[in-house]
Amino acid sequence: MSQIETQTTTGETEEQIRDEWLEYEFDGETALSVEDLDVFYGNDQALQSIDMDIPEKSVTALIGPSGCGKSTFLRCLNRMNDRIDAARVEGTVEFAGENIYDDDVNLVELRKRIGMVFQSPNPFPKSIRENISYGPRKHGDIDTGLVARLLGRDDRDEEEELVERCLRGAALWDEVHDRLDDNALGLSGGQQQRLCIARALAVGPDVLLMDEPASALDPIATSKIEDLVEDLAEEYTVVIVTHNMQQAARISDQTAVFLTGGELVEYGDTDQIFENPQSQRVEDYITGKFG
Ligand SMILES: Nc1ncnc2c1ncn2[C@@H]1O[C@H](COP(=O)(O)OP(=O)(O)OP(=O)(O)O)[C@@H](O)[C@H]1O
Repeated sequence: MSQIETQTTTGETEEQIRDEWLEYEFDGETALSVEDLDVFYGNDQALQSIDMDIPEKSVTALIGPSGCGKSTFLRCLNRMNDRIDAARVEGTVEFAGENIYDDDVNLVELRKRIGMVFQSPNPFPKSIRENISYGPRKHGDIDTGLVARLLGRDDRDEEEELVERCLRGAALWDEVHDRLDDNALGLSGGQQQRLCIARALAVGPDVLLMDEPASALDPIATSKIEDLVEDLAEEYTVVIVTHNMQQAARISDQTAVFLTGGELVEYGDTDQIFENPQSQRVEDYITGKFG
């Protein structure tokens, strides 16, 4: 578990908030470094001066009341907000030594390395196998087509290996290995969501962004996703938005608390945030006084 040693912020203005950040350190490397990030939708500001280093190979939970900017922040981490016309992003997000907002960043490559899983499972209406192999085929990493075969390049073995590895990685293999050619839409909601996670793994990401991945699922399916998220963090950096504070407390290593107005109010070790929050507003939020 990453150990974030200190964190605080209670000030009312952006400047005060920044000034009150204490030095903090965690074990291990930084996967994503966010600096002075502002986001606007038209004239409305959705995020204000966010600074945040996200440690690699751990689970970072983003919590806060509805509309505080959690999803907006998550989308900033792989430039999904580029798809929203009204959205304007200022500041930097450093990943692998580069600012992902630089003009020359290849968005396809970026989103291969920083994948996303959405709230509602959205598998392609194709077979389970094709859901996994679609991305790598599109990127030209595997080719099992007729021309490839005629040219002596037939990646069917690689495809089989990839499908099994990703389904195992998403804790779904045991449930579906004997029906890989069945349509993915025939799976349960929880299975579909794990398939979407497997699909995200298939292109070889370093980071997985998850926007309330269990909110549409029943308690048993939710518990499987939670176990999976914890396992994934052994190999991947996971950033997860959740409305469910118990879920954040159960599965995350560090927690970022956003509050209304798009402010990051507290960020630190999950146990500390839940047991000993530094700011009154965060304590009020996590004890259910508002939100
Ligand atoms: N596409 C958009 N166009 C305009 N405003 C938007 C858009 N998406 C989000 N917003 C606004 O930005 C603010 C932050 O929204 P966001 O969805 O990031 O919050 P959230 O914390 O994820 O909320 P929730 O928990 O309800 O999903 C809100 O005021 C929202 O209305």
